Amino acid sequence: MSGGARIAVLGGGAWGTALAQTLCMAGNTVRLWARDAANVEAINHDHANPRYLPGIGLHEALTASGDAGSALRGVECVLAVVPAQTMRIVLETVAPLLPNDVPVVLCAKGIEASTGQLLSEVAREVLPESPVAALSGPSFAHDVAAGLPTAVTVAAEDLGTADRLATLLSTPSLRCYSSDDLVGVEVGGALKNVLAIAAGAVAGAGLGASAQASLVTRGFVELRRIAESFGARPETLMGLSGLGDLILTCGSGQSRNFSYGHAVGRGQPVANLPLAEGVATAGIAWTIAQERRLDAPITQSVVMLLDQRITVREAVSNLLARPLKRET
Ligand SMILES: NC(=O)c1ccc[n+]([C@@H]2O[C@H](COP(=O)([O-])OP(=O)(O)OC[C@H]3O[C@@H](n4cnc5c(N)ncnc54)[C@H](O)[C@@H]3O)[C@@H](O)[C@H]2O)c1
Ligand SMILES: O=P(O)(O)OC[C@H](O)CO
Repeated sequence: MSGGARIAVLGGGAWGTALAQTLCMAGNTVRLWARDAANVEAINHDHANPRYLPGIGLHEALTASGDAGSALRGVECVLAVVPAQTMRIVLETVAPLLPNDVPVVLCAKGIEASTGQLLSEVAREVLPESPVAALSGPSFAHDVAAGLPTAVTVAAEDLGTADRLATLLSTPSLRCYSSDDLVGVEVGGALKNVLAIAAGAVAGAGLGASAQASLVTRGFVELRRIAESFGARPETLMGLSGLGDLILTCGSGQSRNFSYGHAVGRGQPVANLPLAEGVATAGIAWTIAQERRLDAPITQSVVMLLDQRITVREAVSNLLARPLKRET
């Protein structure tokens, strides 16, 4: 169980603040690095993050800094909690400041759109000497920050590293399971966001709960197909970071990806909506599926929908009109 460690969190958004909060409440010394001065000021002086975690009072011992060097000084572990598409630049920023043996836990959910790389591959390129892990699973930032019970998976290629990190990061309300299927945990977390957009779109278009259940189920088949092409293990995808997160995100308006899809389904503007990681991951997931000759019609439909090449109703009609097949 967590307690007494010195931990840095990179990213002052909803998820970084929530993880910092639960780790701080468990007795760790947590320093959060945020680029936005107003954010740093609010955390240090008001014990709040009103922009990203409204309504949550933060632990008084939780401190933030705009100086990465100060946040990283003497830490045992770093949590990288910025959007997937900015992970490379953030890791490049901290690379000169990070001692080699300090593990970096990637807490974002996405695939780098410009390269098709998983975030662990990005991290290995930028921080070749650092042990790399991923934390993923069904967990809304607000729930974790409020101390509600949550379970996630912490994965590293070396099971001993995953075990140690799961112990370090588990708190009385956040239970971390360990896994050595790093790729499975990463891809499950990334692809569920694409499917949450699809589920939200079907809900927003008013196509009914039956359509939504079928879409999520068939979407999970796609998730498994694509993830297994990366080497993910089926049992990982049946776990917290695959099926677990799909259940959470595809059925809750609390999810930003679901809400994004919902707005698309209702024909509402999306320009000012909060971060929906699935938007950036959908295109690269579809590219990867095509390159590997994988059947992924729901992922393709999300891409066409986001590009405004098709409406939700047209997408669903197309899915229904596909040649009948055995259920695999
Ligand atoms: N919010 C959740 O419930 C939740 C839960 C689990 C996982 N995640 C994942 O965590 C990741 C971050 O999500 P979030 O909810 O914290 O997002 P957010 O939009 O709430 O916050 C993102 C933070 O990253 C910072 N940031 C963005 N670009 C940056 C850059 N170039 N340099 C430094 N900082 C930068 C922003 O200033 C902001 O503080 C996403 O991949 C998301 O899928 C989120
Ligand atoms: O709000 P979302 O859609 O980014 O989902 C947040 C987490 O990933 C849920 O596990």
